[in-house]
Amino acid sequence: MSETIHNADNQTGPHSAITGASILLDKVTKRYPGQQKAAVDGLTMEIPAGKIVMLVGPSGCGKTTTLKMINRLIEPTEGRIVLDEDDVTDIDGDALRRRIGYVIQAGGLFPHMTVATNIGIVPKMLGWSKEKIAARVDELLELVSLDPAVYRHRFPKELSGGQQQRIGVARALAADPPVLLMDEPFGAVDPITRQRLQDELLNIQEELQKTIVCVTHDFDEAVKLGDWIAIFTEGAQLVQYDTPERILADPANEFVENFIGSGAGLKQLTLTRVNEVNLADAVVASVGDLGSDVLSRLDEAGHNHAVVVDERRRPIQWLTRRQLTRLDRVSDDVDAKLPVVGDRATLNDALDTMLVSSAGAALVTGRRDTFLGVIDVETVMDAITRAHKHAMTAHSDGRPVGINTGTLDTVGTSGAATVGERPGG
Ligand SMILES: Nc1ncnc2c1ncn2[C@@H]1O[C@H](COP(=O)(O)OP(=O)(O)OP(=O)(O)O)[C@@H](O)[C@H]1O
Repeated sequence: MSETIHNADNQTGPHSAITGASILLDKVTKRYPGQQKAAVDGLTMEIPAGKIVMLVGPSGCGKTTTLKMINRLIEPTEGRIVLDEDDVTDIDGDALRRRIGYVIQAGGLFPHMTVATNIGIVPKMLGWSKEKIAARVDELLELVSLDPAVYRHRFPKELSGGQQQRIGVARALAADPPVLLMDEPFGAVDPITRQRLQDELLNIQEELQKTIVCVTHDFDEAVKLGDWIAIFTEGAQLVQYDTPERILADPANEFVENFIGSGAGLKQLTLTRVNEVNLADAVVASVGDLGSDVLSRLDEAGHNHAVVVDERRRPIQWLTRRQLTRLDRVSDDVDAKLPVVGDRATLNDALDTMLVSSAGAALVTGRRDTFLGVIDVETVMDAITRAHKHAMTAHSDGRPVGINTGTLDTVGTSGAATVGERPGG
């Protein structure tokens, strides 16, 4: 068992420092009083350190119960939960909160406390000095891309849904816990904000390498965020626990197929990021350029649109020839509806953005929202074909580490579908 977890650590490569801890659910059962069936029935599952594991499955299958047993918001009826080497039932509440951050929908912020007080709750409980807490709050606000000077004294009601969610993540990370538990973290925000928050979580994770266990209803979210996806059926029976690639390419059974739903090919778009495909060049104009000049540059390049960028090279308008003909000079107007995606977004996100704007293409931005190029529908379609081919060959990569190896035998009587043996396993 420990060997498997060790292997999983090695997967992350030489330059990443894992700060996460491994988690082992060892024959865990939860029976609620008065309920005949167990909500979680003999579940054994390894969660490798430094990975994101997504828990998915139909409503009532026991995802949240599983998650909340990890930080003992719910006590298991039977079984053990081991964090690195320690049984969590032997750890007192305060110490457990230091080791496990918890993020819920809409951030779960206390409305009467400022952002800084909300983020500083756990450090304060741990007896940190005021100065140390203040410095940590600012550091975390930077991490979640909010300017400390602007946001530290605000109250939750003065924040957008996405900002509240960012503060929720910052608060969970306050005491630098190795483990982050997230329960439908992005369920309450609009799709575009959700995309951004997901991208940000991936950025943060790249830096911090926590162990993240996340419950979601959204299978696309699971594919996008998960290193591993655990698909449950009633009683938290583990039907398939595998990489997103393999689940899409090789669903364990009909239940998983139905759960993935139609368009598995399209879902594979979630596996490819915008920064992995070739972007098209664009004619770039600056504020103040003569409309006629920009038009002749369009002629030269054989293009029909010009991207206007501001002084920091952030895209602000996307002008057609027709618009340019009417212009004397390019204005500094900002088009709020510009179809823009970050380069860490998935091709699925990019396609969504194109469909919403009906532009057939989207502008891609990189660090600090600077303009990188254009992604169009054709590029996305090509990528579908390639992603599909890649997924079909993914079997030969050998057995992934960290699946609930052999443990389903111990679940035995519960009738869980087993994860098939894989080559190299
Ligand atoms: N406090 C409780 N008392 C009794 N039964 C409960 C309690 N909490 C959950 N259950 C039951 O346990 C089962 C699993 O619930 P759980 O909330 O873990 O599922 P879930 O997969 O997270 O569901 P959802 O996706 O709807 O949030 C359900 O049948 C639920 O009705």
